[in-house]
Amino acid sequence: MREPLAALAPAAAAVEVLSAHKTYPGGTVALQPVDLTVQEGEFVTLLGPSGCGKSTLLKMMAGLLEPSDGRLLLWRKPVDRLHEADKRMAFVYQAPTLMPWADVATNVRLPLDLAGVPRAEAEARVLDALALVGLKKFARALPRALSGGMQMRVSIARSLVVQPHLLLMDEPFGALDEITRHKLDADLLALWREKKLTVIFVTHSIHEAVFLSTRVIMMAARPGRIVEEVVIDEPYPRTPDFMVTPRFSGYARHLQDSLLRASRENEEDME
Ligand SMILES: Nc1ncnc2c1ncn2[C@@H]1O[C@H](COP(=O)(O)OP(=O)(O)OP(=O)(O)O)[C@@H](O)[C@H]1O
Repeated sequence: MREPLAALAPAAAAVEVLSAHKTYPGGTVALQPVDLTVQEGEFVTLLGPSGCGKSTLLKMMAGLLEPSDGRLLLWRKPVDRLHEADKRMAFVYQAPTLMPWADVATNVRLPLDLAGVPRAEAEARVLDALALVGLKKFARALPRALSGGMQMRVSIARSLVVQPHLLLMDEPFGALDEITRHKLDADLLALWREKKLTVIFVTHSIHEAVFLSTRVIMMAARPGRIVEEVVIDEPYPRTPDFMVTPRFSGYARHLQDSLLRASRENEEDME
């Protein structure tokens, strides 16, 4: 018999990466052994130069990619042994990857259709998810009628419809203009707080990382590894005013220096 989720977690660790490493076929060492624990309710961001293994680490946490060795636990259970229904986890990619021929509601309903959720229940959950991202009025629209930011909201609604506890997001707003990105960042923070989610977020933007995160994990490449962890000790709710404070600048400057160091090591290794 399957245990309910609450019974899985006497402690508060949502994700545990235990000496997990990854060498791709062909020999690229994408990640050296990594240890990382993410507690329930954290908003953790992975930051680092291109190729440092951010996506590889995120996909391993999602169970989408097997580590070459080491272990990945979600709520204290090996990720590959969690039943789909108990995973309560959703992965959001940079591209919204919507079905162009299907309307917004049908796109958002897809994970529920795949899971065999009865139609009436699924439709109610779709409307709830669309309301959370401010798109209830667009349920019958086709993706091509929506802006890039709205399409990304649809993608987020599709991830929320499974009522996840854990959201894994791989540069979700990387392709959007800055104003739209700020708006979606603020909305994501509001969702994270309202739904008490655990979020693990990949970005190339230092400002986005500081604005959103409880903790930033800095990585370096060749081989991919964690080089620093920075706690962003700033209360929530965070408003855009935070971005013009000396505290924000201090965190941003620290991470900028750390990123430059990580990138320089990378370039030296390539020479
Ligand atoms: N399927 C694959 N096969 C072989 N090598 C891969 C594969 N996927 C990624 N790599 C390599 O593994 C390393 C880490 O890649 P990964 O995509 O995890 O880094 P990243 O930090 O997410 O990069 P970016 O910021 O550019 O998206 C890189 O050297 C990459 O070329």
